[in-house]
Formats: sequence, C-alpha cells, structure tokens
Amino acid sequence: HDSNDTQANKLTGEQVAEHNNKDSCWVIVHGRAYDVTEFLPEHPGGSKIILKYAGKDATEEFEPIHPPDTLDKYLDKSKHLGEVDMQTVEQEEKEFDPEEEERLKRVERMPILEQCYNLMDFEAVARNVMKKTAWAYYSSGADDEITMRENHNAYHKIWFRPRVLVDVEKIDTTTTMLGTKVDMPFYVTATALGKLGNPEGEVILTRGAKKHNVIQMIPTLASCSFDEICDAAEDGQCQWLQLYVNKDRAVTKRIVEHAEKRGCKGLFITVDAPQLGRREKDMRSKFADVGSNVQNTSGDNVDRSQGAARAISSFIDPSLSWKDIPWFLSITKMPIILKGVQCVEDVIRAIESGVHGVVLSNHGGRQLDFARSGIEVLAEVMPVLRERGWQDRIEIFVDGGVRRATDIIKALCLGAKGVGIGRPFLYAMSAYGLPGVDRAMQLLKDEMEMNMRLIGASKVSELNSTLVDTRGLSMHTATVPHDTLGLNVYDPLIGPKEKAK
Ligand SMILES: Cc1cc2c(cc1C)[n+](S(=O)(=O)[O-])c1c(=O)[nH]c(=O)nc-1n2C[C@H](O)[C@H](O)[C@H](O)COP(=O)(O)O
Repeated sequence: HDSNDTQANKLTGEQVAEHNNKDSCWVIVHGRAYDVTEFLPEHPGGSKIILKYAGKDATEEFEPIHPPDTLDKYLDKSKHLGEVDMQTVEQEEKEFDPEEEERLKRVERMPILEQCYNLMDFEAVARNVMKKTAWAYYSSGADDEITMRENHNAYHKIWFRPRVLVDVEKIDTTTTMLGTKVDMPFYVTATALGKLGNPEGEVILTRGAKKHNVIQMIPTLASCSFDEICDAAEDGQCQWLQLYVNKDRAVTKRIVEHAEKRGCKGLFITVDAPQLGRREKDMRSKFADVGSNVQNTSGDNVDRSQGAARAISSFIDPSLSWKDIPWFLSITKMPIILKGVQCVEDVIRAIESGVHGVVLSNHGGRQLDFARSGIEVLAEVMPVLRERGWQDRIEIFVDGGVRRATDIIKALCLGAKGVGIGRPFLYAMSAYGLPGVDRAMQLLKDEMEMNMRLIGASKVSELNSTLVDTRGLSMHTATVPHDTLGLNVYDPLIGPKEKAK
C-alpha cells in the first residue's frame, strides 16, 4: 500500500472526471492522467474516440493500438499530470453485450491446441474466438477481397513434377536470408496491431521465431514498442524492420538509425501502401466498437470512413518514389528490400537502383484489389532475370496466402529465397498464444520435411523450376465467395466435451 503522503500526491478519479469535455479533456492511461485537450484535433484517430473516454480510464481502448511509449514520445511533458489513485476511479459498468457473451462461450468450448493440424485450423478457431474488431482487422482485405483469396488460390494452380528414387533419408530445410542462416525458408512478416489479437502483442511472435530459428520482421505499426520487441529477442536472434516512410524524413532517419543500432539485419521499405487500402470489415467493426455516433463526423478532422487502418497511418508519405532510394542507401548499412513490388519492370528498376532485394507482395490483399498474387509475379520475374543473368543479383521473397509447406516449396522452386507468412501466425497467437505460434511453426516444419521427401529433394538448393508445372498459373478463374478451405475445415462450435446433438 502506498504511504499516505504519496497517496495524497496522487490525483483522484473525481478530479480527473471533472475534465470530461472538449474544452478540458483529461484521460487516464496505465494509471497516469494526461491533459489531451490541445491534442484532440491532432489525434489521427479523430477526437471523438478520445472524448468517449474524457475524464475516465482509457487504458483498455488505448492499449492495442498504441505502443506503450507513445505518450512519452508524442505528448508534451507539461501535459503529463502524474499518477492517479486508481482506487478512487469509478470503473465503467460494462454494458451487457450479447455478442461478447456468445464469444466467451465459444472460447470456453474452443478446440484444444492439439486439434489444430494445419494453418487453416488456426484461422477457423480464431474466427470464432477473437474479438470482432480484432478478427475484422486481421482478416480483412481491400474492396471485394478478390486478391486476398487469389493469393491462396494461386498456389492451387501450381502442380508438382516429383522425382523418384532420390535418396531423401536426410532432409535439410535450412537456408539463408540476407546472409542469416535460418532453419526454415519462411519469416514472420510485418503485421500491425498485434495486441488486438493478444494482450502481449508482437513479443509472442518474437519468442516463437526464436524457438524455430526463423526471422521476425518488426512492423512500424506494432502495438508493442520497437524496443520491447528487440528486447524480447534473445542474443543472436535475427530481426528485420518493416518501414512505413514518414512524410517527416527526420523521423524516418531516426527510426532507421535506431533499428540499425539495435541490430536489425534488414530494412524492408513498404512500397505498396502510399495510402492504406479500404478494408470494409475493419471499417464496419471499428465503428460498431466506438458507438455509431462517430459516423456523423461532425467536427472530426479525420475521414473516419476509412476505419482504424487509415487513422493510424496518416503519417505515411505518398510522395515516396525511386528518387528517394539513394538517400536510404546513404543513411544505413542494413540491406534494403522493397516490400510490395508487383511486376517485373519494378524488379529490374529495383536492381538498377542498388537495393538488395524485393518482396513480391500485394500486402495480403489489403491494398489494391485485383493485384496479382506474389507467386504469379514470381513466375513472371524469374525467367526475365535469368535471361539477363540477373537471377542472383538480389534476393527475392514472396508473401501472401502461404498456408502449407507445399506453398513454400512451390515458391522456392520458382526462385524465391523465402516466403513471408502473416495471418496464420496472428490467428495462432490470438487463439492460443505462444503455444499456438510454436505449434503452427512446427506443423510447417513437419509438412516441409514430408513434402520435400515426396517431391524428391533433400535440401532447399535442390528445389528448382523443373519440379513444378505452372501452366495454369495466369488463369484467373472466378474466385469462390469464400475460401472454402477455411470455412469447412472445422466445426469449432462442438468442443471435445459436447457431441453434435
Ligand atoms: C494480415 C495483415 C497484414 C499486414 C498488416 C496487418 C495485417 C493484420 N499491416 S497493415 O496493418 O499496415 O495492413 C502491415 C504493415 O503494417 N506493414 C506492411 O508492410 N505489411 C502489412 N501487412 C501485410 C503483410 O506484411 C503481408 O504482406 C501479408 O500479411 C501476407 O499475406 P498473409 O497474411 O496471407 O500471409
């Protein structure tokens, strides 16, 4: 218990509650009070969401969206009002939410982890147990989500030409990425707002990546602070930085230099998001979450019709262009990779610009709908590079829709150095925490070993384009309205105890 005098120095809940409007707005975050009155019009998420918590404890809403050092970094010290005696703060009566009640019942009956046999199982479970806003943010794609489904669908258009009577007693799945030796040819790609799915956030992915000796790409828009994620890594663990370039280049320079100082081994500049895509599931759920009155955006200076994603990304510089590449090459020694390249012309341009790699990606279908899948672009790129003798000039990664080790093998056969995986690890983390991420990575490892054995390759360097038939790859059939693999794989509503009635 605090002694009386320190208690006396603390603000009381009543004192904070007096400042509950736009003329004087105080909020409590992590037991400390802040005067955000002047900040209201600058808040990227609009003023309404803050005013909803004016005079109250905003921690629960604040936590998943903002790294813990946000207020220290961006709110002038004079606005930090000090500690609050939380015993005097009236805890908000949680209004009854039938949907939340239903969700909590599904959590109780969710399948045990051992019943997840592949990455799609995690998606099926997460869909039923995650909070609506979190599921909406993670699962949404842009517009009609055609590209999001095509990403996974494209792998179904590639077939294997396995070789037999190859000695495959020993299988070696290791490879190197940007000079770092890894146990598997996949990395954990950058995905924002990890605490939407799990209160611990991205540090769970750090620990999973360590356990399986794969690389984690740290997102600019992580819920955890960059330093928290670096601190969660163990000695020798390799991490990369994913960078959204800020209109204020001094901010970007500081972030890049700090990442290099912290030991990041690659700078992945995201180039497919000069503006974040329109993700309608996210937009719908976000509004439901903060109460519909925010829809009439009277007085808000932010276009809230774009959901949370837009709100947290207004700093991104849409003027970024090839002329900026020399500056990036001048401010860091880290290898520079362009993440989100989508045609062979830009791969050639990237090589000529002096960067060290590209990720062929459409941002998981969250940006331009009808962009082609990374794997289809890879099949376009490699023959052109081989013609020029440039196939080894840079490292080429792909991401988007990778759900099986056979997807990874197809990408490597077509010349990728490795693949990025996003949503499956988010779903595993959200449904089962670190054990979920651990199991997801182990499942991929087991699948990789079996499938390499069956295709007739004992190590990654033996995977080549003669092992695949890609003739069907550029045919874009009408996409099914849902990714049936995810929907039918599981009935999470019937848990181990309850049998189907
Ligand atoms: C699923 C997801 C992906 C995001 C992502 C957030 C989520 C929830 N976010 S986003 O908020 O801006 O859209 C990022 C991001 O911060 N930066 C980035 O470069 N890619 C971002 N991506 C794209 C990601 O790096 C991969 O390109 C994509 O996830 C690969 O597809 P799969 O999810 O199907 O593996």
